[in-house]
Amino acid sequence: MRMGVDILCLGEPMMEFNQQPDGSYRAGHGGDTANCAVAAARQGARVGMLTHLGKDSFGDSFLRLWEAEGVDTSTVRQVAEAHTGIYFVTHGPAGHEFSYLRAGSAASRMGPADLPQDALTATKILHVSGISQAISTSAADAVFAAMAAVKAAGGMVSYDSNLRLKLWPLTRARAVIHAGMAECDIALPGMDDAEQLTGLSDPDAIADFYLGLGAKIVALTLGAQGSLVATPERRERVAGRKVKAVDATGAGDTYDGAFLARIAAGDDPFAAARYANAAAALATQNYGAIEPMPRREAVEVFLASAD
Ligand SMILES: O=C(O)C(=O)C[C@H](O)[C@H](O)CO
Repeated sequence: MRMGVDILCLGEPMMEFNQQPDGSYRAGHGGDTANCAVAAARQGARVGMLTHLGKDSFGDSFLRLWEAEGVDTSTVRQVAEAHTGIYFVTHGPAGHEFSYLRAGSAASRMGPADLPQDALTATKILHVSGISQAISTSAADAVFAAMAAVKAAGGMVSYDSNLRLKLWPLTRARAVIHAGMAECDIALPGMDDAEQLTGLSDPDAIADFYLGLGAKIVALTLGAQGSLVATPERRERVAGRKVKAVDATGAGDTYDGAFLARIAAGDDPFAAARYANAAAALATQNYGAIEPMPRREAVEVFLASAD
């Protein structure tokens, strides 16, 4: 029996400043894999975070958050020589926009030598993303090395494309994300990302593309339309749940965390996707990445209700 966590999330946590209707900014926590960690913990999974934070008040704030959320921090280090990343969320007619203050951050300075091998060999699932690899070349190398260590120990890797063209050019993003996706068991591409990365626009063709790279499960998120889940044997469009959305920041990460929590609990990917669609919809009903993420009870109640 594995003694590690169910889901270990590797990437960069960022302090969030989210624009409110009155123009002020509300402080919160973000960073895609850190969002996924909290989302999964709120569904009852045993979750750990693998990252570096600055030795600053934002780093302290993340440690307090994770303690409150029951996220294991034994693989988190605070380093004196760099800061915790920051981002701002503004809202316009086209949806939300992110602006970053993250270059040189503590997480972006991580490299393969910083990886805790024991934790990697003990986890059931390692979750990483395109952002985990976009923040620096040493971080990209660390992600590849972490994936190899988990797979060599018989664990699974999940990979969310999370394409952020403010962090790297499309050609480089495509090369690295395709290489990462080729090593993963659970591919979690978003539709917009996948169209840019693969040049395809049909969801079934995109699912085939990622299955062809080697994933055993593909969950392609389609925004309000839900998700397309595919394995080599079966595929299903799992409809999204209707809500009055205010801010979609972190909705994809909530999907990931909820999906992985249900996979770790033994659900099949289609049941996990129904659950994850509901959790992600609920997460759009208020501002910020983490604050509006639902807990398991709220997701169950929503799932039992009609649209
Ligand atoms: O865009 C990023 O780099 C982030 O990680 C910030 C957000 O919290 C994340 O994108 C939401 O999915």
